[in-house]
Amino acid sequence: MTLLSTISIPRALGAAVVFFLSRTVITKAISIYSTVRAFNKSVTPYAGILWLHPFRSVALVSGPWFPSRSHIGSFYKTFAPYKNRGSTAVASVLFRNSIPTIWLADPQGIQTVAGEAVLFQKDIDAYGALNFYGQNLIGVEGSDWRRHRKVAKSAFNETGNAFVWAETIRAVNEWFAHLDAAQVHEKQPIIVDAAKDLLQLALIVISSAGFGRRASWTQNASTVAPPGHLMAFGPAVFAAVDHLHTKVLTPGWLYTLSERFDIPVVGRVVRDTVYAYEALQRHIMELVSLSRAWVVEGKVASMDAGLLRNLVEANMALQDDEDAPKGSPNAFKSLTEDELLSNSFAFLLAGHETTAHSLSFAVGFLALHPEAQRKIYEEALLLWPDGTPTSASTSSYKECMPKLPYTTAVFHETIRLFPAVVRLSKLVHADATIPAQRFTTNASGKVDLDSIRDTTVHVKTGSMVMLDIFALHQNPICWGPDATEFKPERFIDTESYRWPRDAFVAFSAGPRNCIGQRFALTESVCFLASLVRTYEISVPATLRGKSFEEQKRVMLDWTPGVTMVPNNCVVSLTRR
Ligand code: HEM
Repeated sequence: MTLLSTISIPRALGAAVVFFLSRTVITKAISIYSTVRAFNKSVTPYAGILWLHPFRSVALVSGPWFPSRSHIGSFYKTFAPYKNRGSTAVASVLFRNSIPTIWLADPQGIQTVAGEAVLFQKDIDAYGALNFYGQNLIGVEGSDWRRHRKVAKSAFNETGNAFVWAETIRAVNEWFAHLDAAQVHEKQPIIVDAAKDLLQLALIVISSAGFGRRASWTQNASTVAPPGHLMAFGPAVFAAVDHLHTKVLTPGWLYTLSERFDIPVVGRVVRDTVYAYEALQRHIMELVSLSRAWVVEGKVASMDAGLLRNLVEANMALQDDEDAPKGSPNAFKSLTEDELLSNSFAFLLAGHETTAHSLSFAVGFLALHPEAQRKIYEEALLLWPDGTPTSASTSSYKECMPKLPYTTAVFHETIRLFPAVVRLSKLVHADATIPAQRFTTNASGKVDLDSIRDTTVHVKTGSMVMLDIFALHQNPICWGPDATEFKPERFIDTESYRWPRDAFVAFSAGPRNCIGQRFALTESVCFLASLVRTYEISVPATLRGKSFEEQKRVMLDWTPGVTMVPNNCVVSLTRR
């Protein structure tokens, strides 16, 4: 009798599976163990395994539930893991590929990493899904990024900011008219879902100031598509944004499958997504040609296409260097048609949800903090004694922006506590050192300021560094023991106090910082001052009588998404 005939085939297969699984588990355990052993725990205490890549869609989708709030990698953990381990840098290991990942909530550490664009590069694989029509500024690195940034930089200028101001005033007044029309009695409070209305408002502003297409509150899906188009511009923008998550999360093969077969429900969603993006693409292509014609005809003074016209103009001014050797970085400087299209779309995406969600949290904070609201009101009253301006001709950007310092502080304080982008990942391209701090906590669990000492973290090529914006913004060493509280005054310099610039990175830092930050600030300050000048904001009747903590918990609740998404930012507005 041969050996083979005594062992049945199922048993042999079972043994092979057990052997294969055991080998996989042991290999993985050894590689994770070696990574953890290599950490210098006196500098970067070990904080645990990261079961999900903190920057991929799976982490975003499961964000509210996994990992749990106290665990490293959770979107809600803030400064706690750093405080518990007495360090502004903690180490973890990524399960999938066992690479070391250093989490940073240190101002100097984050400034160093963000400032060294060659040593620490953006993890662009995580942004691949945003390269919709071609490459864009958000999803490229190295010389490609410099090429995109050079052209894009010219698109964001002070003339453009004045245009953003003007378009915000127009959009805000339209919104007020829309709210008043829905009101039965004057002075009766209006209940507003801030997150919903502000997404629409921010889209209107970016459509106009970015693309020169005036969308409005009254323009809805029934608007007729112009000849050669699938939808009118406004509805195309709204549809593309509505289908953004499907667009980002749907794998390529599902698109192909949906084209060939009629898959129930999923097929329709995918087809609607393709249709919306095709509709928007036609508009942007047309706007790019229009902008080019304007520039060629010399209508340079026209502001009517804002960002896009500036982008096209800057791109035309950058001549491709035909004499440069093929393949050299100078061989092709200007952006291709697809890249122009992709960048326009990137501005639209990066520029509307971030601003809308930040403003929703600001409105929530103002409802919870009447004293901050009163200070904005006093500032706006002084500037606009006759009421909110209805046009930028009576209230210009240049004249008004510098006169709204408290409103600006409210916006900064909001995005300190609710930074739209919670964390940023960087890949280490050469061995490097990063500054950090170690400290101890006292009996009441507070950081002992006398115990703080500077230290240096060594990171190796191939590791990952996570810039923990949310945690840095609540680091008590930088922001004080009341770091978790809403206090706009902390953003106002006095003779004896200068607010800690290095510890505020809501717009990131270094050469790769947010190119649209002035755009966002202009729109936000104009919006907040106009809103408070016109309405008194308060918590909705359903929350009155509840404790402040409970009101705060409900109104400022959020879920991780592409940005921080407010869940219940409903407020009551009463005309002043
Ligand atoms: C409150 C509003 C905003 C916040 C909090 C914000 C935040 C950020 C952050 C943190 C980054 C760095 C992202 C990274 O490195 O992966 C970034 C980059 C960027 N932002 Fe913003 N942003 C805001 C508004 C805007 C607006 C209004 C625009 C355009 C109209 C815009 C366009 C961009 C672009 C194009 C980049 C990529 C820059 C580059 O990689 O060179 N953002 N933003």
